[in-house]
Amino acid sequence: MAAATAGGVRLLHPRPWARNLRRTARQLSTLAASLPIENAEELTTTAAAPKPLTSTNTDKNPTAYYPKRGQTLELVCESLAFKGKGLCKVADTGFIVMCDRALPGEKFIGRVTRKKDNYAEVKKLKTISPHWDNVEAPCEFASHCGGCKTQNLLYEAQVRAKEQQLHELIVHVGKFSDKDPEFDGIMKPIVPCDIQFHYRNKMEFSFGTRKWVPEEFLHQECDETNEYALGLHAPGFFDKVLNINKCLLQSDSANKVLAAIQDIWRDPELGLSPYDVHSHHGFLKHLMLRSGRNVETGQPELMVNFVTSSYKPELLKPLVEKVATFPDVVSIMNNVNTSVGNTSVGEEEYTLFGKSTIVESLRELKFQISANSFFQTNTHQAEILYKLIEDCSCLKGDGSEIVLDLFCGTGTIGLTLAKRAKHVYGFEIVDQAISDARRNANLNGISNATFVQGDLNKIGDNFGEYFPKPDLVITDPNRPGMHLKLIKFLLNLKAPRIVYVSCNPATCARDLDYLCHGVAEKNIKGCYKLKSIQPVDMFPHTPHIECVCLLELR
Ligand SMILES: C[S@@+](CC[C@H](N)C(=O)[O-])C[C@H]1O[C@@H](n2cnc3c(N)ncnc32)[C@H](O)[C@@H]1O
Repeated sequence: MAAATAGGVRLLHPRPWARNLRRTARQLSTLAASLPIENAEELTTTAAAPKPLTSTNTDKNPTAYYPKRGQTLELVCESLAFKGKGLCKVADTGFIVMCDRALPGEKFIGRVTRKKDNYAEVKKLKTISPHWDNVEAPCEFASHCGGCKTQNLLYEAQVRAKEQQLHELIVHVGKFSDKDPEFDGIMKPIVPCDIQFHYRNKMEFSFGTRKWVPEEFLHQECDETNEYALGLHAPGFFDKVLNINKCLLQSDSANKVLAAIQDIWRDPELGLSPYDVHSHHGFLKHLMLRSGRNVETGQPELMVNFVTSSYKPELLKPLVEKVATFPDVVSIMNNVNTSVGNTSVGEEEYTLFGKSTIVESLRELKFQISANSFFQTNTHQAEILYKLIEDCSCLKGDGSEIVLDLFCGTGTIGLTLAKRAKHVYGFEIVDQAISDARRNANLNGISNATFVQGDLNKIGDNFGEYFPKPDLVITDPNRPGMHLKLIKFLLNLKAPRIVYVSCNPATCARDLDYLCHGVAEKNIKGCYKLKSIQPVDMFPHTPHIECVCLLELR
């Protein structure tokens, strides 16, 4: 795929597929418009890339036909949709079916497993012919662990599919017309990630009492004596763990530590047991590996965090002694979580070796990260994301402007903008994140930033009294997007610019619609104009899409 350069960032060739979207798009829009946001997210999907299709006749009425549960169908996947599911249409009817792990161009036999109002879900039984842009997945577990759903799809095709999915959502959920002459200028080409493996700075593995072995590996499995596993959950199963020694998304040094722990933790002499999520007995719950960097020397630093059901440091001692011999390991923590839930955040935290935090740098600032702090998981691409946010923010840089940083987490976005602003006000629900944000401001000598804990879904009428009128609002909500209360507040506040950073393009498209077009049934008027949408691939091989949108007051 041809590449272009914009602002020092490599961009893929601008949408050669766009002209091919329209026919499928028209058909999907009718379905999407009638669905609640979650379903609309599933159905406002990508249209076919420019390759021949055999199973589709889009001229027929898709709702006149409905496959039965258990029925088998021969299908061709047209594109990728919500959660990376393959979108297919039943031959001669155009009826939409979704299939996990079907990739564009793949011809396969599928069995109908679930029926929804306007579409059905199928399970792939057998591939007849592989998808376009097929590549060999480097990880043997790629199609089993639930993380890398598209490792066997050429990377350029992955990002093209993400770009197409975003386009569809913006048109059908956001209600922005792609026939508008300005539309192509607004939708920026996706920024791919230069590093497609070893990009994650944090991985969390689970200990389990029931090892899950994918069907195709059953014949290879000879160690019947030990059912215990350490690895990633089988997709859809909280109690089955796929045992792994290596994950290609984390760093080599993290993989060495994982392999070393795998080598010894089952030794019966150590008396270690995995936590059983059914009986609630057992000790080891999770293993979290976090990578950072010594900002002075540039050397990698690794934090190892054992999450256990009780505090028994003597039991962890052999693991700690082994792991501490790795030169990159500078911190070994123990989070003790006595609850029956599956969370990795402990009620108590102990330092078993070295220091209790590691450091990472972003946009020339230092961030101290503890075991439970939120930090962007792809540091390399976060640099690019934050540069795009900074560019989009259009701060004058004369220190005269007020920035409101909503859903600020540990303050990373606000702090990177603080040097160009008069003052930054950050709001966030998690107490610990607010403490981290304040600590990070001190660490970087930033005194013009105020961080406040609060629930942005429950703002009162007096919310605006906490800060002067902002010149710029940054909003970076989690997957559900913004609460209508907050949207109404922003529409009344009328800040000149809003930069909306999103990890869920479906709720982002909905919120952009509200901010720009209003909500007629609630008598809410939109007052913003969408200026740009920049998708960024933060997580190669996964269905996740991040984007940065600029809105200006009309
Ligand atoms: C996508 S993260 C963004 C974090 C931060 N902007 C960053 O880039 O590191 C979303 C943040 O919103 C916070 N959050 C979720 N629901 C919230 C709510 N109702 N009110 C305030 N903050 C919330 C989460 O704790 C999380 O830190």
